[in-house]
Amino acid sequence: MSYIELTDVAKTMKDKNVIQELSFRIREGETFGLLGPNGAGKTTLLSMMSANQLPTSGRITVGQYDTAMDQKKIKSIVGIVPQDISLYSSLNAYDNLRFFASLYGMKKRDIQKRMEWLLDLVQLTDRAHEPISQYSGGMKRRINIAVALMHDPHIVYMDEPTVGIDPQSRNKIYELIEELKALGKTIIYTTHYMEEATNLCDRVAILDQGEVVALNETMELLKIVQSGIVELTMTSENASEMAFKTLKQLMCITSCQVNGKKLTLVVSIKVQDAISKIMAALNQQSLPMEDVKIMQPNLETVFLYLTGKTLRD
Ligand SMILES: Nc1ncnc2c1ncn2[C@@H]1O[C@H](COP(=O)(O)OP(=O)(O)OP(=O)(O)O)[C@@H](O)[C@H]1O
Repeated sequence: MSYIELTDVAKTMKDKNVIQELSFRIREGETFGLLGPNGAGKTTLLSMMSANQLPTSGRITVGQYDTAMDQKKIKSIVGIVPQDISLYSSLNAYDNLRFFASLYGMKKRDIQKRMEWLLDLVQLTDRAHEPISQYSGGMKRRINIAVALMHDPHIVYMDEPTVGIDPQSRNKIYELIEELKALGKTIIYTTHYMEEATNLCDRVAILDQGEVVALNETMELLKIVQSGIVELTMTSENASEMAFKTLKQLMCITSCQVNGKKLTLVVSIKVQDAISKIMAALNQQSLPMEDVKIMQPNLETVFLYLTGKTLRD
């Protein structure tokens, strides 16, 4: 069952096509990853999916609500964990949670119960009386998440919630996401960390320059690069053109891309065996090579293969 539906959605900002026309659906209860480098359009998509911005064209529905017409309803079922910390630093965690709960018109008795449950979830009960200004970056992020969950939303948008924090807090965030999944929440998670997308998400949309370049179950995406990728650097562009013609004939190579002196090869057999065959073929043609790099199949290599770029510069 589709829960969030984007149909032909495009967004232009200051004459720039930030989101190209795209359509996809997110299922109820799934953890859906938006993976892409800086500037790919992840935050803009979340902002439109939470009805904070409208698309320039196309339609977005969240639950049964249309973002162009039912902003209030959408805000009541969505919890947003923004990329930047949005807390009152002179107030403690309780006062921050109370304040944001009041914006949702929650009852006093419900607020107390919910706060206790959430502080336990984010593992900060023992620090909840201290002002936020005394918290580490990771602790602030965890309270930021608790704030987004105060009104018990069905859907949780998390915009790069682990950027720039210590590994301990990062692990605590992963643990709390597992708890939210177990509660059946629908989670949309943006990241440019491919390990996170692989470990946390049921399905992933890979975004680049406002376009979905691939969307599938995480394990299916990994199959795109089969056993792995071999990247060869030849001594000249001429040599790489010649190598391209030679190597694309090899049975063990399912795809071959050439970019200047570099060749990117997707191989279908064990990478080491493929390299032996590649070397033999290049030697036979006396084609000189400068460097060879092996890349394991992961979402980083899928992204590299699909876009010719790395996720992080
Ligand atoms: N208000 C704005 N006016 C003009 N361009 C904008 C505006 N907001 C965002 N953009 C541009 O839209 C593109 C997508 O930005 P967005 O923040 O959605 O990307 P992102 O994938 O979330 O990146 P990051 O990981 O850095 O947050 C970028 O090129 C950005 O410069």
